[in-house]
Amino acid sequence: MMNLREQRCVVVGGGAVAERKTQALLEAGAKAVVISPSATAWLQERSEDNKIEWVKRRFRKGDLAGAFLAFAATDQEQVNADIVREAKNTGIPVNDTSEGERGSFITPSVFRRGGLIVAVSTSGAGPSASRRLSREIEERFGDDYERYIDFLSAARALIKSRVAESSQRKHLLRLLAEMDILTLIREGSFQPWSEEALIAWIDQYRGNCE
Ligand SMILES: C[C@@]1(CC(=O)O)c2cc3[nH]c(cc4nc(cc5[nH]c(cc(n2)[C@H]1CCC(=O)O)[C@@](C)(CC(=O)O)[C@@H]5CCC(=O)O)C(CC(=O)O)=C4CCC(=O)O)c(CCC(=O)O)c3CC(=O)O
Ligand SMILES: NC(=O)C1=CN([C@@H]2O[C@H](COP(=O)(O)OP(=O)(O)OC[C@H]3O[C@@H](n4cnc5c(N)ncnc54)[C@H](O)[C@@H]3O)[C@@H](O)[C@H]2O)C=CC1
Repeated sequence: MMNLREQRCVVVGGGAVAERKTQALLEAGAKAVVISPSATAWLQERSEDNKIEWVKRRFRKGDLAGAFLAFAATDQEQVNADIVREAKNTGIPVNDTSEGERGSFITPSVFRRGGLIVAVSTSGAGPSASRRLSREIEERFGDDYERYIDFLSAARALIKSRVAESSQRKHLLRLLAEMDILTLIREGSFQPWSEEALIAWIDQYRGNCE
């Protein structure tokens, strides 16, 4: 999972596909720049609210300078090819929405439950199938996972800040992963642990590693 926070990501094109890729970038905290003479209402609104930067013109050579990622999302095959070439020549990872295999990465169908992120990809074979499968899996994942991930996150941070010795740390992180908290959450019998309870647990088990 790549950290896109505050990274400049350039989407070329302003149609439905560009909108979808931009939405995913905003969810990931990226700085999205859209280059296109036209844009969907959704993109225009985000531009007016300064959530994205909209460069209202056609793509020009040099537009990808300083980009962390690029997306070729115009309906012009040749323009998308030019974007991919410029990105590859300048070492910028590029997603080609019109010809998946030509780009350097493709985007999966994604859903989130708090800190849990599930990505489904068919490697380009059938984007609609990815979407359908993702929705099917999503129905099976309730809020219980969000609570579980919150618990893991708090416990892991505390273990890392309190236990410097690597074999002890490893032992505790493994014990943490093995605890069946999810079942407790589902049964409704899980009480969130206080920081004191977590510290007591760490102190109880840290010495037990072989
Ligand atoms: C290779 C890839 C490259 C990339 O874009 O990263 C790619 C490429 C292409 N998509 C095309 C068409 C459609 N794509 C969608 C939808 C999605 N496409 C996504 C990803 C990917 N699409 C990557 C592969 C991922 C994988 O295989 O798993 C999703 C999962 C994620 C996202 O877009 O971020 C998102 C669902 C998001 C969600 O809702 O969950 C729909 C459905 C719709 O719009 O309702 C259609 C119309 C129906 C159809 O054609 O099936 C075409 C043909 C264009 C033409 O007509 O020529 C190409 C070109 C080609 O095949 O190379
Ligand atoms: N990867 C995916 O998920 C999907 C990909 N596609 C592909 O994506 C392409 C775009 O689809 P839509 O967004 O629906 O098309 P669209 O026609 O709604 O939008 C195309 C956009 O590209 C812009 N554009 C055209 N020439 C440009 C240039 N020289 N510089 C900058 N922007 C330019 C237009 O102004 C318009 O905003 C399709 O042609 C198809 O190949 C289509 C469906 C899904």
